[in-house]
Amino acid sequence: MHLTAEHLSVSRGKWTLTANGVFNTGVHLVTGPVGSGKTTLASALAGILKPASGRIIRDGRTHLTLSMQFPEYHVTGFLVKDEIHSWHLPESEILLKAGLAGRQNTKTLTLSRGELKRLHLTCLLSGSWDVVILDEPFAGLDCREKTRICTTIEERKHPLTIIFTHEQAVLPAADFIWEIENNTLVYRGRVPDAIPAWKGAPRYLSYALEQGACPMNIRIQDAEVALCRMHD
Ligand SMILES: Nc1ncnc2c1ncn2[C@@H]1O[C@H](COP(=O)(O)OP(=O)(O)OP(=O)(O)O)[C@@H](O)[C@H]1O
Repeated sequence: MHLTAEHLSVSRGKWTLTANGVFNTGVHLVTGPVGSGKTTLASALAGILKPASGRIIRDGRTHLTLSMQFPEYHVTGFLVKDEIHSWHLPESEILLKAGLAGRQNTKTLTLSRGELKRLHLTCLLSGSWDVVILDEPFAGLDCREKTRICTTIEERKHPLTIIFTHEQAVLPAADFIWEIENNTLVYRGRVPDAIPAWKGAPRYLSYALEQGACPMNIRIQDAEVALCRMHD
């Protein structure tokens, strides 16, 4: 399973992003500061933004989905139960997983932003997709919910997951790191070798590296374990 950006150039007005690379099976983390082009690239990879040049290559049978940053963009059901049914998913199971038990008759757009995001991600991640592209999946969620999303991603239900985020506290274990730098997608490599090259790494990882520790992955617990091992 792979998704390729071949000599891609995508423009938003006068602003242009370039990307060249192959996203193979696994969990990919693409980071970059606000306005660096994460949504632009996520939309181009998902095929909803036409490139100015280059192309996205994917197997014609690939079952791909994009989770947009703002969950209200995805809403199609008037009530929470309608929304769940629109994904062809079991109502009670999803209500429970999304922490919305008993809220099936609530109007979907009256949920809080966080509740709506929780419902949207629960539905999307419960589906059978070959490729899942998540644009800022942690935005608007509390730590507990971010951790739950990370655990779901780590269960590897979907062969290829690409996460676009500037989250710096709660991250899932990942296989590959990419960064958007100077309007260009840059491949930092496979985890853990990519960690020292990751310019936008969270502070806990930079701290562990400064202390001489070698985290095996990018989660805060990986940094803690690496620091503890130094004293064995
Ligand atoms: N429709 C548009 N027309 C013109 N410029 C746009 C448009 N959409 C985005 N841009 C510009 O393209 C650049 C990249 O925007 P994009 O939304 O991809 O960044 P981002 O990294 O996802 O940001 P954030 O972290 O805030 O979500 C920004 O400079 C933005 O102002």
